[in-house]
Amino acid sequence: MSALPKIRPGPPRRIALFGAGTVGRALLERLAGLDEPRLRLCWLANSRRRVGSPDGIAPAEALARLQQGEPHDGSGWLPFAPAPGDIVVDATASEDLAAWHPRWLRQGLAVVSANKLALGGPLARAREIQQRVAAGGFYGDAATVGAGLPLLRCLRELRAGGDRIAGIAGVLSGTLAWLLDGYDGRDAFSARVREAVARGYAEPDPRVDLTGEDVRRKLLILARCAGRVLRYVARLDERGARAGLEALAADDALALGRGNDNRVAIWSCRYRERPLQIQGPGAGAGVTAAALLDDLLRCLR
Ligand SMILES: NC(=O)C1=CN([C@@H]2O[C@H](COP(=O)(O)OP(=O)(O)OC[C@H]3O[C@@H](n4cnc5c(N)ncnc54)[C@H](O)[C@@H]3O)[C@@H](O)[C@H]2O)C=CC1
Ligand SMILES: N[C@@H](CC=O)C(=O)O
Repeated sequence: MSALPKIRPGPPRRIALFGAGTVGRALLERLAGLDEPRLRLCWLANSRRRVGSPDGIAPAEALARLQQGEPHDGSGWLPFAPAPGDIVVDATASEDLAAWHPRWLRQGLAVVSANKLALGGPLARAREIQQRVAAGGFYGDAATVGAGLPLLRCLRELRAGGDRIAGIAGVLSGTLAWLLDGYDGRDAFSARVREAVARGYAEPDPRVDLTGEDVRRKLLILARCAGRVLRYVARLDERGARAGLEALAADDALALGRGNDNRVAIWSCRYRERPLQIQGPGAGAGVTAAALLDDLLRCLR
């Protein structure tokens, strides 16, 4: 999220890496080939085991060391007192760890994430991350959309230059792109899905790709980065009726509701310029039962 700091001489920065699957392993390989003494891997965990050493773990030996590691409870707790400069890398798809991202930032740690659930999950969490970054924290999110393509960076630079993002369209799933590219129906689609998993394109649970959930998360991250909010909007006008996700400007009338609010704008001959607007909780037993009672009482009139 922050612009990358200029690489400058300094003491080693301790790295805690969560996740040793497709992405985590590839990162370890890159670290092993990097010869960069300022990045010192000190902690590695997968969902079952963890291993740590304040003196550092050679990335090339890290997976073997992990096999001998102690049991890991899946949490984002770190065995050392966090110090400024320490970096946590989340290469998992764990919701539990995503919930740790604001906490790590609060502790003064830098966070680098491939996990989309922190910025692409609950709004309060994404907002806290954005606020921590605005206050000087470091949050690397380049891997969350486009696997490192310069998408989020490009949006931020456009906005920093005063531009206003009016729309974004994209093919955002590598898995779906690969599954559909050239598929002629001769092979079982399930075999193709298995191959996408084997190639390391798919999410840990490939249903997240197949249902479009992964794309939804990415769209949410992009929308938040573009200063827009996603709403599922129903529209009825002379062109017909339609309903679907829309990325609205944050000050759009339909974007202003909170929680489970419904928010409806009505244009009419009378309300031509500015629509009549009605807003309030649009679901829940209390309001619904009250509406039923209203109608019952109306029957008595
Ligand atoms: N595969 C890809 O091309 C890309 C993946 N990503 C993201 O990277 C993340 C990882 O993806 P993959 O490596 O493909 O998944 P994977 O399933 O191969 O690896 C996930 C790793 O996380 C570990 N893990 C799960 N919960 C954990 C916890 N609570 N604590 C510690 N470790 C835990 C698992 O044991 C495993 O080692 C996902 O969030 C994915 O969306 C992002 C961009 C591209
Ligand atoms: N499963 C994802 C991986 C990158 O985010 C995809 O297929 O795009």
